[in-house]
Amino acid sequence: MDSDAARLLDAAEFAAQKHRDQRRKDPEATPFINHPIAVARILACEAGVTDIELLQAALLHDTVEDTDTTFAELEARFGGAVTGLVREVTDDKELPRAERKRLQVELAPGRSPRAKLLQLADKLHNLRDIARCPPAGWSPERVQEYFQWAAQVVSGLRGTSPALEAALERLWAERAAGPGLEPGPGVGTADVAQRDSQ
Ligand SMILES: Nc1nc2c(ncn2[C@@H]2O[C@H](COP(=O)(O)OP(=O)(O)O)[C@@H](OP(=O)(O)OP(=O)(O)O)[C@H]2O)c(=O)[nH]1
Ligand SMILES: [Mn+2]
Repeated sequence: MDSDAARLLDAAEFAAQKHRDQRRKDPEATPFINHPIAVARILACEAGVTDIELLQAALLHDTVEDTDTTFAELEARFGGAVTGLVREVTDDKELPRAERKRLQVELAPGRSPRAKLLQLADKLHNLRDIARCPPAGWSPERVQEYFQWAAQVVSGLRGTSPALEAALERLWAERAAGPGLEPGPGVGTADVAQRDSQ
């Protein structure tokens, strides 16, 4: 593959094909491909990333986890560096959910700098999505759990991107300042879950 633009668009087209039948969990059932595109956009536009391999990996980052794509397939089409990055951010779906979540926290500090950037952008987009409109059926407690778990993962990714880390801090601050969100018994998070913070 020749130019940077060609390599990037090849990854975008591949991801769009692979995710073509998937929707996000939000009530509007947004096309799933919006998420990898948004993660790549965050890296390019908010973190100033120009590294095409990393932007390709962002576009491809959920293909193995969430579709029939194999690492061998990625390797053949996009090469070892891009595949290695996707591998670093791919959860083992054979493991129980709680174990996958625990491993993300445990493994975050040891990730490569590029994988850390990708994970920061992934968490930032998912948290923005949840703050804007949580997945259908998620209770306020589940939303809160996701925010708390993401904070633990992000604490292992620090020192990677001042811009993305500041954006995450802003999200947590907005959430803490939201209506009815001060910690305390019986305080719900429904207000902020519905709030459009973007
Ligand atoms: N916020 C949000 N997330 C959605 C939506 N639709 C799908 N997702 C995906 O769901 C995952 C978070 O949901 P969980 O229930 O915590 O995780 P699980 O699917 O892996 O069990 C994220 O996976 P991931 O990108 O692999 O990241 P991670 O959370 O596993 O790190 C996210 O991309 C949506 O509408 N809003
Ligand atoms: Mn993702």
